[in-house]
Amino acid sequence: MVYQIKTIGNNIDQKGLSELGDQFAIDQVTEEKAHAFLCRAQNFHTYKFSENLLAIGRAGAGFNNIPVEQCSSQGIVVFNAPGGNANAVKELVLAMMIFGSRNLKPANKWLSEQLGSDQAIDLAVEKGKKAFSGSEIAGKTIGIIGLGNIGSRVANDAEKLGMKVIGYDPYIAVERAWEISSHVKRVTQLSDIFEQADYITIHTPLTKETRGMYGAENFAKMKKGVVVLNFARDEITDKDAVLEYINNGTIQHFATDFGSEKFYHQDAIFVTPHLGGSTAEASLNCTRMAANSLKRYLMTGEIINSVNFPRVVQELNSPYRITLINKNVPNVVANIAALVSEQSINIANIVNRGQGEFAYTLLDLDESNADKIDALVDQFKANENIVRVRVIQR
Ligand SMILES: NC(=O)c1ccc[n+]([C@@H]2O[C@H](COP(=O)([O-])OP(=O)(O)OC[C@H]3O[C@@H](n4cnc5c(N)ncnc54)[C@H](O)[C@@H]3O)[C@@H](O)[C@H]2O)c1
Ligand SMILES: O=C(O)[C@H](O)COP(=O)(O)O
Repeated sequence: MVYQIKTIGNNIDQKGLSELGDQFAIDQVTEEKAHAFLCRAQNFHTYKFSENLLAIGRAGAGFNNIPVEQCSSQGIVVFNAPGGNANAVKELVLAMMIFGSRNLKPANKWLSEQLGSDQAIDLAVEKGKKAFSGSEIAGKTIGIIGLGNIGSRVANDAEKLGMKVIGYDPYIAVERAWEISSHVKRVTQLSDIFEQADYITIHTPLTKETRGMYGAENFAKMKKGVVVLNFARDEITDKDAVLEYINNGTIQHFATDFGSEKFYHQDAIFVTPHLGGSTAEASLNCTRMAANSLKRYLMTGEIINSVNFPRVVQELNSPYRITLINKNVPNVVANIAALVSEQSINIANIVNRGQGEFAYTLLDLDESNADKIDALVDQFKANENIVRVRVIQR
């Protein structure tokens, strides 16, 4: 079987696709006929997904561009590439902190307005440069909201640069907690970040809680002269609040990865065009990770790095594997077992894991008779609690 992958948008790293191998065809069919999409931050919220679509690989971290609940109910598994671009974002954030502290944007603008001979410019520079004297990050306090793949790296490197680091993450993953330097102080109140930090950076997904987190209520708690960064998601920032707190002298510099006309022509604001994850290394990492997850899912039914289904890894040693995406309701597993038994088929292995409203079931069968497998598949397809059925032959 050849699996049809459709890349959406033009910025998928082509080298990363070589992971897929001979059993995969890239961009040979229309979106309608593709088994899987591979994408970056393109918005899918108005998409109508075809019944042929089994999976979406997001070659990046954030997945708010994908209607995940709709995908779950259509039996589409969504994968992302956790950590694949974290170093890229971390480097840009550290650069932007220093960029802001040293007043480089207004300094560069002022310099480009100095005209004349090099000697004349030199004279003007030595006279005028004191207006742009900055401050150093060493010894200052950085407050990090979200200590995941990016936030944990920012925390560790900021500490190495001599900063005092405080972090807020009520949902921190155990693996990340182990990776973070013991010198990083975890705070349990978000207000501690806004009250104590000289630099504030946020590295969370866009959620109900984080939407508008950079807003007047939290900004009112900040110290004067703070540098604030948002390289996570646009909607975290209330733009009018940023302008208000720049104008009242609280925010010295605001750096963001998300463009808005409101932010142009402001000396205290530096905007990058969503470049956080845009390095050659990150693009390759993320495409490789998403491609590998798609390959594994399509060829073996195993799920790793999915945002809407649990991790399920199980070696296939039987002639047939049936994978089911089913509603996470009582008795489904018993019904599945009963349908298998009706066909006089023996179950070699069954794994069922739920996540929210849906669950994923791997059913390995000690059966080589294709007709019996087909009959069972028909039964599964007719079951109201089962939304997707696939057969994988060893
Ligand atoms: N600018 C870019 O190009 C770029 C690149 C990568 C990621 N991002 C954004 O950054 C986000 C973080 O990326 P990541 O790779 O670190 O993800 P991650 O999943 O590894 O980490 C996110 C962390 O945020 C924490 N969190 C969730 N809700 C929180 C809350 N209300 N308060 C505090 N912490 C909370 C989670 O517990 C987790 O530890 C992504 O979701 C994406 O939106 C942007
Ligand atoms: O969430 C992410 O990984 C970033 O926002 C990067 O998005 P991109 O892959 O479209 O650059």
